[in-house]
Amino acid sequence: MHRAPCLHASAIIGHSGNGMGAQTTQTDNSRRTAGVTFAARLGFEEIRHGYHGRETLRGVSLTAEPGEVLCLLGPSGSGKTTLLRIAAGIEAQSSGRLLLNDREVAGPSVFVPPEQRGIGLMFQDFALFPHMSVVENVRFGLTAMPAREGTAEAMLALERVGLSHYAQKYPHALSGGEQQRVALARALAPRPGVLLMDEPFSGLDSRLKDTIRADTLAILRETRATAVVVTHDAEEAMRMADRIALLRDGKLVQVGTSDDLYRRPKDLFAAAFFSEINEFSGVVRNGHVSTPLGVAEANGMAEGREVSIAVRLSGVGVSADSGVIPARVVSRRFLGVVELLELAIPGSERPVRARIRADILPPGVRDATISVNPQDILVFEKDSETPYIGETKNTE
Ligand SMILES: Nc1ncnc2c1ncn2[C@@H]1O[C@H](COP(=O)(O)OP(=O)(O)OP(=O)(O)O)[C@@H](O)[C@H]1O
Repeated sequence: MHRAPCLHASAIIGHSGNGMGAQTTQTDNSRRTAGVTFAARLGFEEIRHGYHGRETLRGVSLTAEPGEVLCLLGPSGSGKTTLLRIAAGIEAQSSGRLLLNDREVAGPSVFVPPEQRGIGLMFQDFALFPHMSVVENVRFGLTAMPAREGTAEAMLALERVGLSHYAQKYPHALSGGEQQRVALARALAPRPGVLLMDEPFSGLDSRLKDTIRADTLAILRETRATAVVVTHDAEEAMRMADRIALLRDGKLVQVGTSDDLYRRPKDLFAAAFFSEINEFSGVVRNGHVSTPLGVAEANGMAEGREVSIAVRLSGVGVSADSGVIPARVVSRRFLGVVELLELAIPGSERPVRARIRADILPPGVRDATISVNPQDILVFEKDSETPYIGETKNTE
């Protein structure tokens, strides 16, 4: 949920720096390498929270390790922003504990105020103050420092993001990408041990996004700050994160590397979040599950068990040559490098979707055949979190 940020001290949470000297070296004319920060460990322990009697976080336990980029991923309303606000201290959880370097900063009997946590926060819309110049915006989080020192630190932070030449400009004169970098400089200036970022790229032009995301990641790596980044975009999480925490309805579904979540999704929801899938239902019979795309082995799954089968669109091969599974092309959508196909196949009321390279199927083909890559068939026990990555054998 996007909310207007509160434009007071909580917009920037750390304020006095971590006392570590700036370790900067000039790399080029536009940008210095970022000063190193003392990365902190941020732990959520059984966090619960709700609004108006409705629980929106239902027992989340999760740790962001020092120096890692942890992405909180999930659909709208899954509780990502609430978790971030609790970490920042803008919101106090109903129960559970928040730990910073294993020290409790929010819990049943403790509440360390936001400005004493050494945590930086960057909002979705950057929340720059329009009436302040760029350098004043960046200095805002350094008010505990003497004026001259604060300005010097703010200039250093602007150099890190390559924007020191814009110090005296006002936010309205900057592009969206430049505003994003000012907001990043402002969040990093106090050298927070943890930086929280709420959808930091969502307001940017899609062409700009990739570059700015890569630049931001480079700066995060240089500062070595622990970063917790909220996103609802699985690809963005995969591009940025050391680990991804997938949330659904206020609960953690799975935590792991992008490889873990893509290749070994814990359930159908996780599978569907990371790739487009065709979904089937089936029942385990003689150690196998029948699907319209063939028979999947159901190793380890109980006989008679109802299962969900996910077949990734990218795992469905389509050919004009003869083959085992006949298919009639229902629709084709050209997307440049790839094309998206809908195919009617025997035994399935709904068309099967496939995403194939655009030059594979000749134009005008109506009758085709389908093959499936076994790696792209995922079988899940219904209502269970146990995954099984199956192999198919064609029925005919
Ligand atoms: N101040 C509030 N008052 C009432 N309900 C709230 C408040 N803040 C959040 N919620 C509810 O809590 C749930 C989780 O919201 P949250 O903003 O944390 O989700 P999110 O995963 O960040 O979603 P989005 O991606 O849309 O920002 C939602 O159902 C939301 O409506």
